[in-house]
Amino acid sequence: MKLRGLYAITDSQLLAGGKLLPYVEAALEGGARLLQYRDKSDDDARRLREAEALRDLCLRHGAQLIINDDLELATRLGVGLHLGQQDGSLSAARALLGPRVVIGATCHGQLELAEQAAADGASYLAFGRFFDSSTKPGAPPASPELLEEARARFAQPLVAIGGVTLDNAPELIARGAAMVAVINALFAADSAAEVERRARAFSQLFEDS
Ligand SMILES: Cc1ncc(COP(=O)(O)OP(=O)(O)O)c(N)n1
Ligand SMILES: Cc1ncsc1CCOP(=O)(O)O
Ligand SMILES: [Mg+2]
Repeated sequence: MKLRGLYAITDSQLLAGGKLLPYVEAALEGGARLLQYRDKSDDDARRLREAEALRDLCLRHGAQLIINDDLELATRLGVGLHLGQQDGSLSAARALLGPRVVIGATCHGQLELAEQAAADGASYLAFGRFFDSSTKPGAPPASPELLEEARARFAQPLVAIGGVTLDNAPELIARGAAMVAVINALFAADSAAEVERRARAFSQLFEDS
């Protein structure tokens, strides 16, 4: 699939209390192309249940589910995987999951990390955080100019993450982001209808560019 558009990422706190499935469905209705299941708990049974439900929702909307951090769960479900620098070997994951599965890699603000990730078989290169992020305030920073350098250097699609909003996303897209990965500005909403509206607005930015 073409990796371009809105990349929605779940958040256990924002989507607690029965919001996970309706809010994700709204994001998919609004056009999200990738959905990352990001759950840092160790409740394996719940994680499996939720990830299966999200995989079904993604299937129905022609989107792709990506599991954060957890190669075993991604392998079990036959879906994509996102790995950070501390999350295990990308090349081992590629060897296990095969050439077609989407595997993303965190590159923070460093082109050297992106070189390595590309060599190890990453499907996309994720840079950021670009702006202040209430979800992950301590994430290493990256400057929007970096996207231009990365775009010139790598064939892989670039994902921009960290404090991305409807206001600052256009700059990231103009500088070379093929996708924007968003948590708070998408899911910190009072209703599923509002999530869908925001997802549509993010998706529209890619139509305009
Ligand atoms: C699309 C995307 N980009 C970056 C990250 C961050 O991954 P990581 O550095 O492993 O941090 P955690 O998300 O695991 O806390 C991501 N998850 N998704
Ligand atoms: C997981 C992650 N990695 C770098 S910033 C970030 C959080 C992104 O969330 P938000 O869109 O709410 O800033
Ligand atoms: Mg991680």
